[in-house]
Amino acid sequence: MTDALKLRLKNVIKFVPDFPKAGICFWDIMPIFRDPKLVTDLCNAIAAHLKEANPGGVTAVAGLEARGFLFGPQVAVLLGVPFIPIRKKGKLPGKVVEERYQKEYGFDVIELQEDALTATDKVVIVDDLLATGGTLRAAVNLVRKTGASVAEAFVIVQLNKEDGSPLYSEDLSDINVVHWIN
Ligand SMILES: O=P(O)(O)OC[C@H]1O[C@H](OP(=O)(O)OP(=O)(O)O)[C@H](O)[C@@H]1O
Ligand SMILES: Nc1ncnc2[nH]cnc12
Repeated sequence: MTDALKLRLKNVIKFVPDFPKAGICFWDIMPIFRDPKLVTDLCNAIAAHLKEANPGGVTAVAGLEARGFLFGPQVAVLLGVPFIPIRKKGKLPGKVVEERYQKEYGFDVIELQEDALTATDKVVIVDDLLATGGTLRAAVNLVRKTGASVAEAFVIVQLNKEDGSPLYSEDLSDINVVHWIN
């Protein structure tokens, strides 16, 4: 990740106070996806990082609905590995594993198709943003329920407190969490 790319990303992210409810400052990353060159450069940089940081190789990219779906598939294609969707409850057919979790602004349940991963898989989980860590914690638990291992959790943005420490309160010490912007 170059400083120039970081700056280009930061320049287009919008901050929306009191959305979706009072007291939350919402980081709107959608404008990134209005700029095809920026998306290309971002996906190439993520794929290059994942290759370098995981020399043993990753065998799958698991992306979180909805915003992990915006760049996860491109990264998986660049790595030449499958993209595995992790979706909100009730959206995936067939046998699924599920996890309930708390988010910055409510509860949710996420699911993964049971036959999507096996015990030999080394998975990178991707999402746009890490806030309380509830979603990421649940996603890691979900991937591990299939027997697969988590090589890395990659998020574009990590929310920090005013003192610069991470906002997340979940214990993520068993995961290699990588973020590029805070
Ligand atoms: O660290 P946490 O507190 O768990 O929050 C982070 C999650 O919240 C957002 O998704 P959201 O659940 O709002 O769903 P969306 O992507 O469908 O909008 C974001 O894209 C992360 O997945
Ligand atoms: N503050 C925030 N901005 C954008 N997405 C989020 N997901 C959870 N918290 C968020």
